[in-house]
Amino acid sequence: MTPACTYRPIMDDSATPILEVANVTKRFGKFTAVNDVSFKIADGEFFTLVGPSGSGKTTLLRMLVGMEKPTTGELRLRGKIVNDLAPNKRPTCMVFQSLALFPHMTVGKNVEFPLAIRGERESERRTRAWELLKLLHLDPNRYYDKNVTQCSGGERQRVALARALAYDPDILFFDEPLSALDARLRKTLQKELKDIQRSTKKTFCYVTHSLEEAMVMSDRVAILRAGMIEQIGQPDEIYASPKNAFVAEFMGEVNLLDITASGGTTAEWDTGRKPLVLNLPAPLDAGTKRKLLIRPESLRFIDPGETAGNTVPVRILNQFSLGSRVQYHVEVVPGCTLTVERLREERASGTDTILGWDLADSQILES
Ligand SMILES: Nc1ncnc2c1ncn2[C@@H]1O[C@H](COP(=O)(O)OP(=O)(O)OP(=O)(O)O)[C@@H](O)[C@H]1O
Repeated sequence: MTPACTYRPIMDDSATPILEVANVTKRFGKFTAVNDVSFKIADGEFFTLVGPSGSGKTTLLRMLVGMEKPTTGELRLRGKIVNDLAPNKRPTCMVFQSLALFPHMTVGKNVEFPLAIRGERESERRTRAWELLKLLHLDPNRYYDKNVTQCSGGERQRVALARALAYDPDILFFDEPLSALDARLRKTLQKELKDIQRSTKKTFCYVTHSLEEAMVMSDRVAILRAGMIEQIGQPDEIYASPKNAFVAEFMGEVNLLDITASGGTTAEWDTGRKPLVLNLPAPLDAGTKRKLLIRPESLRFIDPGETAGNTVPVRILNQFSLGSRVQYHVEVVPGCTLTVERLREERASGTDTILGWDLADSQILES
């Protein structure tokens, strides 16, 4: 496998973007699918658009590749406005979930197709197709003459990527290319895709509804909600400092507590039964309603004599093995549960216990 290189191009204000999206809006009749979206992608960056179903990812991607025109706003490729440029006139290429391979052709001929269109000689086409198949971990001796219809879903996905790379585009766009594959293959291909992006230094713009997938591969991630960007940044930044409860919840299993500030650094936690008084990591005006984010791994079982920023008595309802870690579902009051994750050696003892967390491990978020 090609070793991942450490070069990580990240867009900053001083860099010239390969692609710039400036105040782009797309309306279908009265409905606004993409609403005044702006961002820049750096040359060689792995950039991912992520969001729930209907958030506008595909519409945005279709505009980036030229299949839709923005209602307002500008799309600039290397500084040139391309709003009205047809897809086949753009130096970009799209890899679809539905693959769009030619079923009557062999793997080799599918990969060579873009080279044949460009009029390259047969021997050169073959050499390049062999190189690309090797890059995609498809042994050319086995796959070059195989018909694509005889390939598995994962193999076809690799062929589609090899063919897209054969176009040698400036930017490769991906619309949920791995969503039809089983979880294990998806994880393998995610890592391979990242390695390929690093070794080819191509700009990848990827669309997925899975933030986990986005986090694994991307240099930067833009999170969409209802046609607007909620947050944009490096995966670590987003994980450490989600802008609001939507982003935090979208990242997977987190605990989000409904709180009402009492003034200063205390608040009441609305558990649905009796409110519990909590200490906050920062002061809030009395009466302010917020969410308090605590990650499952930041919660711990408190031994007698041990202290923490907050402690609450809980009852353990269930526990699940996650391999080296154990996940607990604990009840604070009936109907109010929290998720806790601890290392196997830090297992809870007994059913009724005390749970706690340090104030620095909690964050106050807007809803
Ligand atoms: N051609 C169209 N005409 C009218 N409405 C459309 C059209 N295309 C998309 N929409 C609407 O725009 C919104 C965004 O759709 P889009 O396909 O971009 O979302 P998405 O985030 O890609 O969703 P998914 O993950 O389900 O594919 C949806 O409410 C959709 O119904």
